[in-house]
Amino acid sequence: MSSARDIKVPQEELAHRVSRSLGLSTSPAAPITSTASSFGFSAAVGSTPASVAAAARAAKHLKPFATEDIKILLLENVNQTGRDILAAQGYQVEFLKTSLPEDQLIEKIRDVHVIGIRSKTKLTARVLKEAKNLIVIGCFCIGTNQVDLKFAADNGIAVFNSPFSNSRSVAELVIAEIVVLARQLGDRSNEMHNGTWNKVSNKCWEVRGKTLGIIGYGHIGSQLSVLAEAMGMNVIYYDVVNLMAMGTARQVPTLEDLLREADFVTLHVPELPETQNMMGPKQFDQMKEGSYLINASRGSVVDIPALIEASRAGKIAGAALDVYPNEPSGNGDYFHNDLNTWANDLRTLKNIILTPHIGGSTEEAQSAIGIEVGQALVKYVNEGSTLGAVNLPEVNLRSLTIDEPDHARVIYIHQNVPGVLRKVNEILGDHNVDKQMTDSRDDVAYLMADISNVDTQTIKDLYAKLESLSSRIMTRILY
Ligand SMILES: NC(=O)c1ccc[n+]([C@@H]2O[C@H](COP(=O)([O-])OP(=O)(O)OC[C@H]3O[C@@H](n4cnc5c(N)ncnc54)[C@H](O)[C@@H]3O)[C@@H](O)[C@H]2O)c1
Ligand SMILES: O=C(O)CC[C@@H](O)C(=O)O
Repeated sequence: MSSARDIKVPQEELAHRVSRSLGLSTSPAAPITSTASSFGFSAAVGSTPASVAAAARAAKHLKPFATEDIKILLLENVNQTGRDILAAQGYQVEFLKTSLPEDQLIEKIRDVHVIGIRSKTKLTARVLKEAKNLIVIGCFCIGTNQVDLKFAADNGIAVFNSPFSNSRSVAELVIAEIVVLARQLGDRSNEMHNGTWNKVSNKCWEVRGKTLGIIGYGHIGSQLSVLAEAMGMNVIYYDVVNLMAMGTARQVPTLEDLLREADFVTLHVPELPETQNMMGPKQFDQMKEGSYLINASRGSVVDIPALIEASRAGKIAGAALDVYPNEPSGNGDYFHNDLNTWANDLRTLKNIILTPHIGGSTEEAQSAIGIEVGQALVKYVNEGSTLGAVNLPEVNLRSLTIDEPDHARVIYIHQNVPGVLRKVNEILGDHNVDKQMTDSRDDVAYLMADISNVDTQTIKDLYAKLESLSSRIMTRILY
């Protein structure tokens, strides 16, 4: 993909690709420990309980050769916990509170090895093409739809996220919204703020005994199911996968079945071609008269002009939206028709809760996400572990130990074509390969091998030979 990954760039580039242990076990600035217990021992060739225990006692922490060479760009106000973890490694961390317009993003991404984003930053193929040094992307959120995952994988760029650290926060927000909508609290509160007393019970309801229809019964949907039943609601759900019901919830066979039965409909599906506008005019038509819609998934899932129409026609009695097809890049930005042509119409509707994509925005969730993704990035940069990666095969080896000073870890990301392993092992063949693991996912394979008795010159030679193979996507050597 990039000249920076070519064989012709030995010196400075090698400093990024070749990493070495600085004996982190003695470094106070290294809070991330790669204890053997966190590794997939079953994957490591020749591991026995005894060797595992020994490794756990004396794990050597790999560390990039010159940590100040590792440049990280964190956008969208990534939590302090994540920033601290990365800064403690000695990486150069640049932190911005907002996302960036594409031209500025392209300018910045050219230089960095790691980028951390949330839901707003679009890492398209166009942007990633410019990311000459990028090895890993951290999505400090659940959704990864904002990243071209295939392009990233095809270019050896790993992507990590935090699959469920904010699920509870979203579920709690939705519970709150169900009550707020049922009691028209948004409107009453606005009226009071405008100085108007309007004490009404007309079309205000208890939620007890009402039916909640959950579309997408994954981490968030199933958590919500439990909370809703605790409030006395009946829960039905629709999912493309056959899933175990929590409590007394019931899976229904079609979306239409759900829409015809539910008093409250809530969406918890990922952004996919199949979920684009999955709530359109036809689906609003199928909803019960006077029912409610909640969307805290992705803005592309609801056809908003159709929602406006359904609301004006009185078909739905209210809605809560947390996500939108186009969202402002930072706090203080306007949300109006320049961004989404229907924004002004949406704002005039009765009983509609509009929130600025805050489903996962709690102290608890953001702090947990910062730690989870921060640690995954460190383990990838320092040790090559892809455990938890969303676009590469998951490969891991137990840590090297302090008794293995002349060892190196070879990471070779390559096209998944026949014959590559033979060639790689010919290159590694003069060395003792202590352990090796390889796995593939679609067109990309990831090989990790720990070899012994190597010095710096040998590592440079190995690096050059691996880079010269036609199957190579990216080579990294850590020691
Ligand atoms: N508002 C926020 O701040 C916020 C926070 C977290 C997550 N999210 C969004 O919520 C989405 C769901 O999160 P999750 O953690 O529950 O995801 P998940 O992957 O655990 O669950 C998603 C579920 O949707 C189902 N699904 C996929 N396509 C479907 C379809 N066409 N019809 C019906 N079901 C379908 C899947 O089978 C799965 O069970 C995320 O993808 C993210 O976009 C938003
Ligand atoms: O914090 C964010 O920007 C995204 C939150 C949410 O949509 C997610 O995908 O986790």
